[in-house]
Amino acid sequence: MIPLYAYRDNSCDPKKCTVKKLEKFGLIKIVTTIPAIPRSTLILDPTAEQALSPADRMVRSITALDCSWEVLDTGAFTSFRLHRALPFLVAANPVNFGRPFRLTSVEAIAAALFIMGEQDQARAVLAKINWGIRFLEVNEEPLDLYAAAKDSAEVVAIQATYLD
Ligand SMILES: C[S@@+](CC[C@H](N)C(=O)[O-])C[C@H]1O[C@@H](n2cnc3c(N)ncnc32)[C@H](O)[C@@H]1O
Repeated sequence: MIPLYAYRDNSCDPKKCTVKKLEKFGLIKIVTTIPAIPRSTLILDPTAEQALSPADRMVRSITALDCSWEVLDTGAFTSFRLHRALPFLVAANPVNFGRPFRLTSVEAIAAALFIMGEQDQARAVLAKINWGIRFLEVNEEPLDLYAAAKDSAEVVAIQATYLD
């Protein structure tokens, strides 16, 4: 099991917030200041240069930046060493259904867990959201391929077959 964190700046509507649901079940710790984020964590950053891969599986924790897309400023997190972007996957949430790359925090966390070999934890996290398990269904093929890759270069090569 990999410890999960979400940094929340309250720019998202708390009623629609996916990580708050996980917090209720004790599956994630929400932090509201940048210094409270563990230094060694892997930051889920859509602007990161390196794609997340099974080679990241030894991480100590995963942190989602749970801000609204409009205000997300990944520049505020440059002091963290580990930033990873998720490869091509499509959203299953009702707001962005079918849209590639723009995942909710819970979808992003579940995808990272799945690719790192923590499939049971990924399912447990998604099971707390109404439409959650749908994310695994619509992304079944790419998730299985990414999880079987050796490293980031292989993940990027697999992603290219979907972007063609
Ligand atoms: C911008 S917030 C939006 C939160 C949304 N309102 C919710 O309730 O979940 C989504 C976060 O999930 C992670 N994320 C989403 N898509 C991602 C991707 N393609 N690569 C890496 N991280 C991603 C990032 O941490 C990102 O900041």
